[in-house]
Amino acid sequence: DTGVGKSSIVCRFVQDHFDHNISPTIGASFMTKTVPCGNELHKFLIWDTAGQERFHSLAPMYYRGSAAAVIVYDITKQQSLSELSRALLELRCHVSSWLIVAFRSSVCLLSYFLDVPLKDAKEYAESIGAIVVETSAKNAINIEELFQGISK
Ligand SMILES: Nc1nc2c(ncn2[C@@H]2O[C@H](COP(=O)(O)OP(=O)(O)OP(=O)(O)O)[C@@H](O)[C@H]2O)c(=O)[nH]1
Repeated sequence: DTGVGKSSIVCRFVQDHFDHNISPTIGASFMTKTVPCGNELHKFLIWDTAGQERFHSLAPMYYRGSAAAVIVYDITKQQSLSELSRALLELRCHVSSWLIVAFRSSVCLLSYFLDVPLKDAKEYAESIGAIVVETSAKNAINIEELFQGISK
């Protein structure tokens, strides 16, 4: 959904920066970052899609060919947790079958506040073979861990 903090997570990861006045994404934005993982270097090519309703039809263009999907929700809004099922269905409709396998093992559900019990999110994630990482882009909490999780 819009305003749940997708761009802020990418910005913290790639530039180690947080902007309180960050603008909503128009269409999509693209960033890269290379990180060490064991003896290897992993290069992330990250498409940050726009959450606003008017851009929803564009998102599938960016799912294609992806090795992992990160679904972000705001844990102060129970509704945004329910939105996850819709997001997952949409991803499954637009990815090829090999991608669904990668997606199922590597999708991460993120949150940065505390009103939707993390327990609910974790149970839901487990039921779809996903992992949950609770993050704060503002305070730089668990952002590196999230991307390390994807690398692994
Ligand atoms: N307190 C706090 N605010 C955050 C955090 N992450 C993002 N925000 C704020 O939430 C608002 C929306 O953040 P964005 O990163 O633009 O959200 P988005 O999901 O990319 O939104 P769209 O581009 O419209 O899809 C901004 O005002 C951010 O400053 C966080 O970890 N903590």
